[in-house]
Amino acid sequence: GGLVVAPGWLPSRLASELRDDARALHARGLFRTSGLRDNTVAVGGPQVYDSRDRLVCNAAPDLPGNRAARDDFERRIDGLRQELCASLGLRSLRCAEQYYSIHGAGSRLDRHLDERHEDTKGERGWTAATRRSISWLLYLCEPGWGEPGGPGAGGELRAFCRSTAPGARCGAHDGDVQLGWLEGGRHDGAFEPVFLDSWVRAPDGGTPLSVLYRVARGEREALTPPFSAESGTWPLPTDGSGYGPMELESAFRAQLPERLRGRFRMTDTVDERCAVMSVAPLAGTLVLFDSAAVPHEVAPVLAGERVALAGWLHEPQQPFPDWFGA
Ligand SMILES: O=C(O)CCC(=O)C(=O)O
Ligand SMILES: [Fe+2]
Repeated sequence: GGLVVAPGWLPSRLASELRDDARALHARGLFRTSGLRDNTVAVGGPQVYDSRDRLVCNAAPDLPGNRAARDDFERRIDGLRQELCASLGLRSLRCAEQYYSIHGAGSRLDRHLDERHEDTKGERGWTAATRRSISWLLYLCEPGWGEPGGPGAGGELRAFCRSTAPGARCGAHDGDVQLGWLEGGRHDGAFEPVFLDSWVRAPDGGTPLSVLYRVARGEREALTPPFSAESGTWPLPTDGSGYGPMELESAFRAQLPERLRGRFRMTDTVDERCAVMSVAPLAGTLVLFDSAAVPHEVAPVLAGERVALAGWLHEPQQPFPDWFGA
């Protein structure tokens, strides 16, 4: 549930080449206004952006500009991907989306999660081949950012981190994406990840059921009986989509035994038990976190132009079980 922050991860020469590249692409009109990406919100209305939003440019391989600098960076992020594959035992992490962003003075990015459980995404759930697994951010602001008389100020990343029980692994378990947290319990003051398994075979062979569970000593431990949107315990209308995180939180909470309800939070929820980590967007700083477990935002830029390169390592979407649809 935390952040990895590596100041100086990228040599300053390469960071300034990438910053210049982003600015040159912007001067060529290749950026567009963007707020939160579509799949970061459960309920999607038409998205309207204004000057308080950032500008983004997808760093696709055919993007003109300083390809040599981007290739150099690409090799480094791919090296990191390989290390993460090995250390996390995730064989199939892939570098997927990647984009430059420019935040002008006055712009910010509201709090959000980069990835959520498929069953909380409404109609978009279960439709993609891969999902965001690890978010990475590489900051490119000139040295002196945030200092008096410097090139700019503000625009810190603010991440809302929950301390986890020793040995707990957040994000996903057996392909089941984390849905929430359980406070306290086995380890005082810490949170245990709560996962949602949407593929519990119904005894009558009907609609698959779901179970919320935690992992104790490597074994899953069910926190709820099997339920579905058709169960009497599900408090929302059954058409499935269109609910915000808070409605979903109370619906999932209602599945838990009473003694656990007050201790449950959705991953979206931020409260006083989250530690707020603030990271200045200084050139060369790399930040990594689990896409499904860490709500975050960009504080308003107070002066200057905040430049960043960001992206996601994807892992395969959880496959449907063999028996499903057979
Ligand atoms: O620019 C940043 O620091 C954060 C960007 C972000 O959270 C996103 O694109 O999802
Ligand atoms: Fe994000």
